[in-house]
Amino acid sequence: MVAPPFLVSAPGKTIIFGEHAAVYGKPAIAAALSLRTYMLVSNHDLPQDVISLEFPDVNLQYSWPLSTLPWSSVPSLSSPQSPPTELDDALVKALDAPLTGVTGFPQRSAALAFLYIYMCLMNDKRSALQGVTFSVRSTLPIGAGLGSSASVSVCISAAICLLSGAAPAPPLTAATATAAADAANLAAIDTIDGWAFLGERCIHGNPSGIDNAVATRGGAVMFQRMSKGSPNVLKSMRSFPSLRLLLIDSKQPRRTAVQVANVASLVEEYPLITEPIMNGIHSLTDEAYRLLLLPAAECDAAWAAKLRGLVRINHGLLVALGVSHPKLELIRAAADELKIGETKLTGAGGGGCAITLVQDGVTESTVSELRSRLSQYGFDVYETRLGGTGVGCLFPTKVDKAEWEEWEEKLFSLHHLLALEGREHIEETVGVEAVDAWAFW
Ligand SMILES: Nc1ncnc2c1ncn2[C@@H]1O[C@H](COP(=O)(O)OP(=O)(O)OP(=O)(O)O)[C@@H](O)[C@H]1O
Ligand SMILES: C[C@@](O)(CCO)CC(=O)[O-]
Repeated sequence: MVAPPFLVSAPGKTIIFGEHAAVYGKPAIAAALSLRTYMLVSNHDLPQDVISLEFPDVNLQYSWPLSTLPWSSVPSLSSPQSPPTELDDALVKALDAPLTGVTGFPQRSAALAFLYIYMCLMNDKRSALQGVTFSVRSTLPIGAGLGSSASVSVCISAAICLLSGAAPAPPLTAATATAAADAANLAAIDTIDGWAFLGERCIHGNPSGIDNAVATRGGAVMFQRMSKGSPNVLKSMRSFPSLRLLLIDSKQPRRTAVQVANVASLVEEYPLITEPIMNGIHSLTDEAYRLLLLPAAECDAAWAAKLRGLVRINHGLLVALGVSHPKLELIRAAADELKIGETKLTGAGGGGCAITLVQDGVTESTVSELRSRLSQYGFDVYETRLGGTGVGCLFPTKVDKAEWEEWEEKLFSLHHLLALEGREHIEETVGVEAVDAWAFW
């Protein structure tokens, strides 16, 4: 068990191929982004029997006396290291009472994910850990297709796994890792991923698991959810080619849960029509996976053109599933007109982000032209790096003693974290790139 204060962090993701079909057992390919969520676990001026959430990105600030939580409804766990894959309906229902005062979907779903994981893992350790605040700051846009919910779920899971002892902290450096520590680390990754999946279930109902898989492991992954009883297919793509990618945020809000439910209705109404669409997405993802694994020497112009073609087909099939949006089509049309490359929506669609796989020879001035055309609609265009680090943690013990006071104020102070303004400030202060004491599982 680890005591507060400490920080955890997990990245967002972009799905390159296969969203929505992933929910129907088809493969999908996703990569971690450099945009991330940070969670501070701290003891700050709280009565001993209270836990508290400070999630200012979604305007949620809430506390619960531990004695008011429905502990008798917590299901018994066969092992905290191997979470179930289904939510326990009785616990979800029992959590209605402590959540009555939390209104609004973003607030309620995030609080449900937190309480569910907290109660399952802390059930027999309640007295050991009290008066703790969990605060979240994220540099990810929320509900934009970039896996904000998965990065929050992975942070909640990692923090509570550390607090409860369900997962050990990662080895301090690669040099100190032994074979046994490596095995424990791989098991910890699966445990954190498994509990984060239940958090995702609380937030968006029927997730495939790809978002939490990539937010936990970082890099790029090929993921396929298998039917009950069979383990999911998860392949880390270690030598992911460096693709020039634009990420364009339409700023059109939408909820993943709603988009996934809309596709489910279509699948139910038109099984004979939607099945070939899902199979088409399956085949194009298989082909993209084959292309993405080719040695660098074979990644020539023809290879890049094939990948772009698959991006175009994937978007077309997602349009057929009804998950595009006029703003996403506007982005695609502008990128097509400027011959920048091929564009598809990413994530759940219905708004949120699109990605453009840029073709060779496109100049900075053409990208600037796209930026200025889209800025009139309020859209943001980022040139992005894929395949960053996965879930990590930062402990005060890893900080140089001489610097401790300054670091305590800067890194482990709730008030300081809550006062940070804007993405850059968060990254500069606590970011995984700015502070080299971060350790990753
Ligand atoms: N910074 C945050 N603080 C607290 N809760 C958050 C935060 N970011 C996301 N969430 C939770 O995740 C929900 C958004 O999840 P949703 O699945 O709709 O979007 P997404 O994860 O950004 O997109 P996608 O699933 O398509 O990648 C919010 O309603 C909220 O419950
Ligand atoms: C739309 C979807 O395929 C991706 C959301 O990022 C849902 C999921 O796989 O959980």
